Amino acid sequence: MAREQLSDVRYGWNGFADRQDLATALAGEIADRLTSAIAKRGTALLAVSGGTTPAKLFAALSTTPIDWDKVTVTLVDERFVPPSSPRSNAGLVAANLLQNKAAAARFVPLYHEAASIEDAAATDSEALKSLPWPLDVVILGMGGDGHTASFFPDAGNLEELLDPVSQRIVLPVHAPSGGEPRLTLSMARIVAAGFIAIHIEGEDKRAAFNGATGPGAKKPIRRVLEAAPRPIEVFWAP
Ligand SMILES: O=C1O[C@H](COP(=O)(O)O)[C@@H](O)[C@H](O)[C@H]1O
Repeated sequence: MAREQLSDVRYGWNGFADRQDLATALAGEIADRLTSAIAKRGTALLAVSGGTTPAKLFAALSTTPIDWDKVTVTLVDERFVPPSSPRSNAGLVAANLLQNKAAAARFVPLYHEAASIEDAAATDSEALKSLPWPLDVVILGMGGDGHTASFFPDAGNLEELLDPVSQRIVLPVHAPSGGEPRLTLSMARIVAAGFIAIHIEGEDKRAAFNGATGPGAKKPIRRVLEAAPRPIEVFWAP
């Protein structure tokens, strides 16, 4: 593990020889953080991303001994699709993370039926106020375009999503590159987490991360790295 510093963006770089090693190590790190949160406050709050990357991590985490009945799991972001859709992040979490030992966790989804994505986001923002904030752990992914969560570069309300003092918990996203309308945690909630990891795999993602965080770049992932009060840990494998 080597620490890199690029321009004014600080992060830790944790490189692994293969994806299974990464999944095992990151699951261990998450378990330590959740266990320590439970020891301190009797409960723990974890937010995870969806997409194609986290299935192995979820499988490793699901068999890790943690007091899962004291853990609340929610999503960093979600497509406006029901859990039965293959594009549902809640569906991915149910099938891969909320299994084995982790079946005892409480899951709070972002999607529910609503007249509009704006209504769904407003209802979520109210409903999620009762969660034990701040997040203890948040696992972010990153797209090749430098988006993380649903902070797409072409989102009409990108500045609202990235407002570091936003009081909103969940916001709606309309972005042509994102496909369906989305629901996302605000950046303010994400960067307040006790531990933030970015989980990316493949040479293309490493190149995209370097491009998106390089000098002069202002991609959403860089905005998150800049806003975080402590360095984010990047977990990468080829
Ligand atoms: O759209 C999304 O994409 C990112 C990255 O997904 P991946 O398939 O490239 O791993 C993901 O972090 C996010 O949760 C998801 O909604």
